[in-house]
Parts: sequence; structure tokens; C-alpha cells
Amino acid sequence: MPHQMHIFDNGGELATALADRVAAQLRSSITANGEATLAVSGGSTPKAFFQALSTRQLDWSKVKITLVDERFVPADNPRSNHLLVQTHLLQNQAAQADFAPLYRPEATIEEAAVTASGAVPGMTKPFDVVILGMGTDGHTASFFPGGDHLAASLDLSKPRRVMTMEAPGAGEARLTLSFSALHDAGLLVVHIEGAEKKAVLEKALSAKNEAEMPIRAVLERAATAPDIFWAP
Ligand SMILES: O=C(O)[C@H](O)[C@@H](O)[C@H](O)[C@H](O)COP(=O)(O)O
Repeated sequence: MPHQMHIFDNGGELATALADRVAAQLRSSITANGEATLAVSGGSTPKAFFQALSTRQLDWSKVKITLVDERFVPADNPRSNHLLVQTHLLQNQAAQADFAPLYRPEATIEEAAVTASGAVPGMTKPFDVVILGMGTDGHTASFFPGGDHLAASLDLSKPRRVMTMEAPGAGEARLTLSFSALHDAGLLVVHIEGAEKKAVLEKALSAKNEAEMPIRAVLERAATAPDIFWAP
């Protein structure tokens, strides 16, 4: 699926433009459906975007937010994506949004994945907005090269769900939405910044092996053409 490239002079301009685009999509979904759903990634890249989006005027009480992926750690752990979203996005206007975490305090991560699958939006119909990041190894969400459930996570014949992932480059065990839950979002964004990530993207676009660079599944097989937002 051909992607659309959006290039900005700096991260601040990207954050403003992406916040405006996402807010417009959420407003449109609320008008059409009475609600809107948003799945966001963690990492260091999205902070400025989260802060900009948190100030946008819309009926946030009708917005359900979850994570694309999460470390299997509680929200008070500094590595928690829930903590990142709580700190930078669920503030200001967006504080009224409903947030559904992936981490669940179950005895095992497998049980947490089952509980989360029954509790997060996007499991019965497409998300209105999905924001993906990308690592320099070509991972996105927790679709890591060498992941123990990588093939299953990218298999579009499998149901929308929260699943577990362990991989050499992932650190803690992860909870991740499946590609089947992400690929058909109304607005599917890949948000990357810096020259190194641009080079990684170009490498990803130059070949097809998804096990080597899982981001290729998003670039090649998503039902929704991805919008790539990049700044130096
Ligand atoms: O939990 C996470 O870390 C993210 O969901 C992950 O997929 C992230 O988007 C990339 O690792 C990029 O992270 P940076 O923005 O920190 O480069």
C-alpha cells in the first residue's frame, strides 16, 4: 500500500501538524459515530506530539485511548508507556479521555493479554487513529525482529487481540496489539524523527523481508495507506 510522506523542518512543527491532523480525525469520528478510538505508541519520540494533542479542543469525554504496546510493568514503573501517556497526553483537555491500559496485574503476562483483549478498544472494529513509532532495528509496536510470537503478530488472518512478545531487543516482556488490530485504522500514522530513522525507513522500503524489519508489514500490507510523519 503506497505510503504518504509528510516532512517538517523540526519536531515542533511536526508535533503541531500531527496534533491538528489527529484532532480532526477524532472530531470527525465523534460526529459520525458518537465516539472515537486512538491507539498510541510509547518511546521518546511522541512526547511533543502528545503534549500538543492534549491541548486540542474536542469532546475528549467521547474518546477512548489505549496503547499499541506496553512493557509488562505497572504504571508506576519508569519504563511504563502508561506512565508516559498519563504524563504527556492525559493532561489539559485530553484529561477527560477514557484510557484503557494494556498492563493488567495478573499472575502471568499471558493472563494479562487475555484480560486486556477483553477491555481495550479496537478489538471489534478498526481504530479511528493509530500512531506507530519505529525502532532503529525496524520494529514497530512490539513487533521485534526475533520476537517469539512475531509471525503470529503479523498474520492478518488472526483475530484482533492483545498478545505477548519476547525478543532479544525488547527488554522486558511485552504486551502488544496484533497487526490485525492496527492495520485498518481510519488514520494510520508512522511517526519517526532524525536522520538515522530516515535511513532505517529507506532500508525498510528497499526490501520485503518482514522478519528482518517488521515495519515492512505496515508499509506493504496495511489496509490503510500509512501516513509517515518525519522531521530531522
Ligand atoms: O514501547 C515502545 O517503545 C514503543 O511502542 C516502540 O515501538 C517505539 O515506538 C519505538 O521503540 C521507537 O521508540 P523511540 O521513539 O524512543 O525511538
